[in-house]
Amino acid sequence: MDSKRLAGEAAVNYVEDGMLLGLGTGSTVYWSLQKIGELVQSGLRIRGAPTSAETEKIARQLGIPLIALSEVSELDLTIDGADEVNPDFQLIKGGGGALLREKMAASISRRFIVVVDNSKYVPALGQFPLPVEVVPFGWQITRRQISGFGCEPVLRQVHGSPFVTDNGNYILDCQFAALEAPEELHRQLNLIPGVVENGLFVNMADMVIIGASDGSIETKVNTGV
Ligand SMILES: O=C(CO)[C@H](O)[C@H](O)COP(=O)(O)O
Repeated sequence: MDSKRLAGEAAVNYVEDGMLLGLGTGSTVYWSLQKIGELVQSGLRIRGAPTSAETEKIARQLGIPLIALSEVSELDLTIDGADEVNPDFQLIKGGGGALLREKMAASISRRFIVVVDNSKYVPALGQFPLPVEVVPFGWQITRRQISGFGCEPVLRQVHGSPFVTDNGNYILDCQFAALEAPEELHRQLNLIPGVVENGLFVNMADMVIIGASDGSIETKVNTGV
């Protein structure tokens, strides 16, 4: 049983007719998109705001009606994946490099549902290197300043060249020895000139749906948001 598929499809149970949806990015949300596409073909009327060029392409192929995120002031529901989730509903995101638009979508969503396989539900964040989106100009300065927080930022590369986000920026992947205070780190990182956004999502997720390879699904509801 594909645990990502289980979680991705289960989140679509929360989609209702007429909704404005934030469409996350990645291989788990891929399954949500497939399901939403099927429902649209059967008459569901929704519009989706994609969080990446990749998601936009998939959604178009599936015939999902789209609206640009920039044209939306509020979303009814955003479904998105994550790289790590802890029991306090804090997330690391950005493994696919779409963290800025994903965070913008989540920030204007009345409900934010996170879909993951059970390998990503961890007692403490930080095994996965934290992605930080930075402006290309002077990225070396930004890297040096980030390293002051106790990590060794690595410039994400594809085929020997810097990975460039949909926003024209670079990603620094930051492996922390211990990521103990996500909320404080999130705030401090975003104060560094050159940092556009970081992949810590704090106080944002309303629900986490966790799929497992034995076919089980666990749903955790955040009552503290
Ligand atoms: O944050 C993300 C992209 O920026 C993704 O949601 C995250 O990387 C999880 O991806 P996947 O579902 O493919 O494991």
